[in-house]
Amino acid sequence: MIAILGTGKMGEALLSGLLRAGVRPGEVMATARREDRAAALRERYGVQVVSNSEAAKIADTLILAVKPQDMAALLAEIGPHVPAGRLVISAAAGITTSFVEARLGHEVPVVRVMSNTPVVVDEAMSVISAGAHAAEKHLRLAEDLLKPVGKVLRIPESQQDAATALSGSGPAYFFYLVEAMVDAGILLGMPRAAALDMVTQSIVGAAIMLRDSGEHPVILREAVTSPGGTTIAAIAELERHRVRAAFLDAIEAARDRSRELAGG
Ligand SMILES: NC(=O)C1=CN([C@@H]2O[C@H](COP(=O)(O)OP(=O)(O)OC[C@H]3O[C@@H](n4cnc5c(N)ncnc54)[C@H](OP(=O)(O)O)[C@@H]3O)[C@@H](O)[C@H]2O)C=CC1
Ligand SMILES: O=C(O)[C@@H]1CCC=N1
Repeated sequence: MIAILGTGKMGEALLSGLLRAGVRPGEVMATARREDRAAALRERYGVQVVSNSEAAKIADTLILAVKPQDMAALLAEIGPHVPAGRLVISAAAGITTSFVEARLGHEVPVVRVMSNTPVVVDEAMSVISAGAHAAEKHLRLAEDLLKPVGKVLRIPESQQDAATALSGSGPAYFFYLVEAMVDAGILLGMPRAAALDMVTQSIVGAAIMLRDSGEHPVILREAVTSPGGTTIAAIAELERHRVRAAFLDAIEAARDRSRELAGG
């Protein structure tokens, strides 16, 4: 039995992914803080929605998907109920495996995961790291859960905050880029729907090329950038506005924020 504790946006995305991957609704339980949310989850997925303590007692694998700021309270609530040897997977930004271990009172195997919202289309990027008491079999269990909904990479826990900034938050940067490009289309007099279509298909096409060609992004960009042409005129402006430097600073800020989150 798998339990998802704190079934919000990420928890629901993981829940739906597990069900798409063939896990039966009877093999998953969820928890929620509000009754209307619990009712919606029951109705949408046919899973049991139970209390945190019940989930902690029954499930073999607990996936903690509350906000980092709610993690200490959740761990205090479930701590007395988690039997020895249960796998605890923490999906929260910034929360270290030692934070979870210290609050669960015995040598609990903890795997830290940072996934991202493309889990809803089975294209997540999930990175996982083992806590002090997690063995190879626990990492494999986490991989088995996450592989059907995307790509999984093992990384040292020291890189988790950086991964959170890059791939956890990453989809937001691409949506932001799409918004900005669509605005540019509006500025040039393009109808909004057509601009959104053009930008979306361009980003999807570029993403698939990047993933499937094996080419370095510089090579792919150079192939678009004709001497004296349109693309270099745009890139000159991006460089003038220091967009690359802004990305370096932005992702560093996200990494720093992830580091802060375990402190509340
Ligand atoms: N959104 C994203 O792109 C990503 C998020 N994450 C991580 O996933 C976690 C969840 O984020 P997200 O899904 O965006 O946030 P949400 O607020 O959508 O989800 C958290 C859910 O947990 C519920 N909750 C809080 N405390 C409890 C409790 N004690 N018992 C039961 N349920 C509880 C909340 O209830 P209520 O609705 O009442 O507030 C909410 O539904 C975070 O730790 C975040 O760092 C990781 C990668 C990507
Ligand atoms: O913004 C956040 O804190 C979460 C973590 C990664 C993506 N969303």
